[in-house]
Amino acid sequence: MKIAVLPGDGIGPEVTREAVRVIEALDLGIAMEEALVGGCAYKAKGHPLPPETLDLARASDAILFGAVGDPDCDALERHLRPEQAILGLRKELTLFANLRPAKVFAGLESHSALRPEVAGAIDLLIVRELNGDVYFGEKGFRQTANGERQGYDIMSYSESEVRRIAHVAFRAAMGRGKRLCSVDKANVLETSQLWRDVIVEVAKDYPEVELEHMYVDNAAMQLVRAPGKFDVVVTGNLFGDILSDQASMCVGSIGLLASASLGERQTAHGTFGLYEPIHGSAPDIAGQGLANPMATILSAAMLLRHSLGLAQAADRIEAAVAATLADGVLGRDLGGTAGTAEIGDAVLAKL
Ligand SMILES: NC(=O)c1ccc[n+]([C@@H]2O[C@H](COP(=O)([O-])OP(=O)(O)OC[C@H]3O[C@@H](n4cnc5c(N)ncnc54)[C@H](O)[C@@H]3O)[C@@H](O)[C@H]2O)c1
Ligand SMILES: CC(C)[C@H](C(=O)O)[C@@H](O)C(=O)O
Ligand SMILES: [Mg+2]
Repeated sequence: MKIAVLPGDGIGPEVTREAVRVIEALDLGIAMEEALVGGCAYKAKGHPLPPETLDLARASDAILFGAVGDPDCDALERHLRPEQAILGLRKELTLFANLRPAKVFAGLESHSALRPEVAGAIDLLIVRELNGDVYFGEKGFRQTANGERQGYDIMSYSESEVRRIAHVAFRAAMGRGKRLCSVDKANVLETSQLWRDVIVEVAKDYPEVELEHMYVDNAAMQLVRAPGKFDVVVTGNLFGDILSDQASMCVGSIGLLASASLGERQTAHGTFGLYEPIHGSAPDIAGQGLANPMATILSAAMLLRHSLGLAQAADRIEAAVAATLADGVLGRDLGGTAGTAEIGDAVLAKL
């Protein structure tokens, strides 16, 4: 069993270090190999996703990813920017299904941005499509007839792209509360109308799942009004990106939300996938030991469960995280004082 470890930029290496320590402590006989990705890879090798990094990812059973993004690189041509590394990995490896669970931890209800009784009911899963949408359409700059500069990004989804993520979402709903909310903007966008039509077609294969459609603006509102009403949410790449950051604050902090990005490739141990916190490289706190590593530690647990068939080890990590939080070991993002390594130490002690 081999994991490619791609720490990336900013707080990426800080939070990844803690997740690696947790995996090592479980002594599962997993080999881990690190490679450069993002702005640091651009600076060292001239490209945010060097071929050797992609080769290592392909040759591994799973990828543990920190975060990419570096303000120094924001003026580079788009194809050289750090963010292209994560987009490239998702696309090149056909990791089209991004699972972003959001659940309130016992004892943390009062740390949510919502009222405790509202937050306490949150237990949802966002299934975000990851290989299509406006992210990967034709884009560029052009000049209009009157000589103005214009930026454009084409939004599109093909039926096969919607169908495959729909099946992932319906299967996930079958394994949970059997309720699925498909989020779109079909009142305005043709891309969303096709999305909705295909979701309705796929629903016929899952008669036990109660399906609801919701416009994304309403979904953003309902996520704050009554987040406990959601079970599984399926949506496109852009809406899923935005709603998952919002869901993180309903839970309490962006430093708590993990994710798995999966495709269809099976290895000898499970489903090949990439695992990362939903947050970014947080340049504002990088290098200070202030980042909350829980999202990355929880991503490591998802990795063990989905890609390596090690469900018991994953349960142990999740229980240790829950116990650590219940003890009140909280980072600054949650109003506490614990630093990155201190939080990692506390999780190790609870394993
Ligand atoms: N998958 C990824 O690698 C990924 C995801 C999101 C953003 N980014 C990139 O990261 C860079 C910064 O983006 P941003 O500031 O919009 O988003 P961000 O998620 O990096 O940070 C947003 C805010 O949340 C805080 N934060 C994030 N993670 C935290 C953690 N673990 N513990 C405590 N606080 C945390 C940050 O300090 C910041 O105030 C950009 O270059 C962006 O493109 C990368
Ligand atoms: C960095 C960026 C490309 C990425 C995305 O938009 O998918 C990030 O925001 C995320 O949520 O993983
Ligand atoms: Mg995001």
